[in-house]
Amino acid sequence: MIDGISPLDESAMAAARALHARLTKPAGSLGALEELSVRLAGLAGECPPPLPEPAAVAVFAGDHGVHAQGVTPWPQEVTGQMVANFLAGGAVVNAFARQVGASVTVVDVGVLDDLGWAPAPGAVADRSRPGLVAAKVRAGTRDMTTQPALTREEVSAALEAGARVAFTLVDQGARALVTGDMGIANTTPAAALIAAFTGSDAEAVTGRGTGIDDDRYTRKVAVVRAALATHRPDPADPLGVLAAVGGLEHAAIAGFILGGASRRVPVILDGVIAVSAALAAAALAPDAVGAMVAGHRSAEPGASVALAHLGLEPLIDLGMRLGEGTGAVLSVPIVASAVRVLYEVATFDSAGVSEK
Ligand SMILES: O=C(O)c1ccc[n+]([C@@H]2O[C@H](COP(=O)([O-])O)[C@@H](O)[C@H]2O)c1
Ligand SMILES: Cc1cc2nc[nH]c2cc1C
Repeated sequence: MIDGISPLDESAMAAARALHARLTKPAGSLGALEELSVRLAGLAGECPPPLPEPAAVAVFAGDHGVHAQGVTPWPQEVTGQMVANFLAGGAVVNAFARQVGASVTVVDVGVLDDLGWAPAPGAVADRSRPGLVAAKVRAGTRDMTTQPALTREEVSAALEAGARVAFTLVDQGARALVTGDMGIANTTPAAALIAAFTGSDAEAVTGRGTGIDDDRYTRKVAVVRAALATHRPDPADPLGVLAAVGGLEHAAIAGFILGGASRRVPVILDGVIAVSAALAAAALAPDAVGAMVAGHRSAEPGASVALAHLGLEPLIDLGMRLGEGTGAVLSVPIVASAVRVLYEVATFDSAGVSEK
C-alpha cells in the first residue's frame, strides 16, 4: 500500500490551472480554493477531478493508559459511552454529518469497554451491529510514562485496520474520507507524537484538551516531556514513535490516511489527533501529504505546529476543539465547492465576458 502512494499528477494540475485561467472570475479570486482544486486534480490524475461526494466519516475510538497520570478530568468510560452515542446518532458529528450528507462509521480499535462485542461463553460474537466496525487491537494502550504504549505489532494491526476501513468506504462509493476520533486522554499522545515528529518542545505542542485547569495542564506538559525523555522516539522510525507514545486511534487514523492516499481519494483531516496521525502517515509515505486536506484549525496549539510541518493551511478556523471529525465535516461543502467550480463555471469565451 505504501509503495503505491505516488506524487500528484503534474499534467492534471497544469490542466486545472489552465482551466482556472479561462473561468469567469479574476485570476486567483478564489484564494485557497483554487490551489485546492488544482491539488485534487493532481490527486485524481484528471481534470476536473471527481466531486468529493459522498463523503464518509470514520470515527476511530480508543482508550489510553496515560489516563492514570491525571491528564484529563473525564473518566475513561466516556469513550465507550460516546461510541454508543455515535451509534445512536446523537453526537455533534452525527448532526454535522447529516447537515452535509456524509455517512458516519465508528471503528473500535482500542476501547476499554467491550461494547457488547465479547461473546457470551460458548456463543458466537454477533459482529453485525450497524455502523460499528469491531477492530479492537487491545483494550486501551499502556501508560507511556512507564512503558511503551504499544508494541510494534499492535501499531501495525491498528494501521492495517485503518487502511481497511478506508478501502471499504471507497469500495462502497465514498469519494472523500473524513477522519474522526474519540478517546478520553488522547490529546496527550497527540502532543507527544507532534513533539516527536517536529522536534518541538512539549510545552509548545501541549494544549488543554477537553478543558483543564492550570495545575492539570502543568502535569500534562510534564507527562509529555517525561514520556519523550524515557523513550527518545526516533522520527525516522514512525512505527517506533507510534509504539512509544501513540494511541490506537492515532495509528489507525494514520493507516486510514495512507489507505485513502493509495486510492487517490482526498482525506480531510480533523483536529489535533488527526494531524498528529498525519505526521506519522507522512513519515511513512511522504507523498501521502498530497491526499491530505486540512479541514480546520483546532484550538489545540499542537495542531498548528503539525499543520505547519506538513505544509497545510486549514480551510476553516472556528476555535473548535471537539474532535469526532466535527471540524473536518464542516469543511466538506467547501472542498466540494472548490471542485464544482471546475465543472460548472462558464469560461470568458462561452459566456461572452470581456477579459482585462
Ligand atoms: O480535535 C481536537 O483538536 C480535540 C481537541 C481537544 C479534545 N478533543 C477530544 O477530546 C477528547 C480528548 O481530550 P482529553 O482532554 O481527554 O485529552 C477526545 O475524545 C478528543 O476527540 C479533540
Ligand atoms: C462529552 C465528550 C464528547 C466528546 N467528543 C469527543 N471528545 C469528547 C469528550 C467528551 C468529554
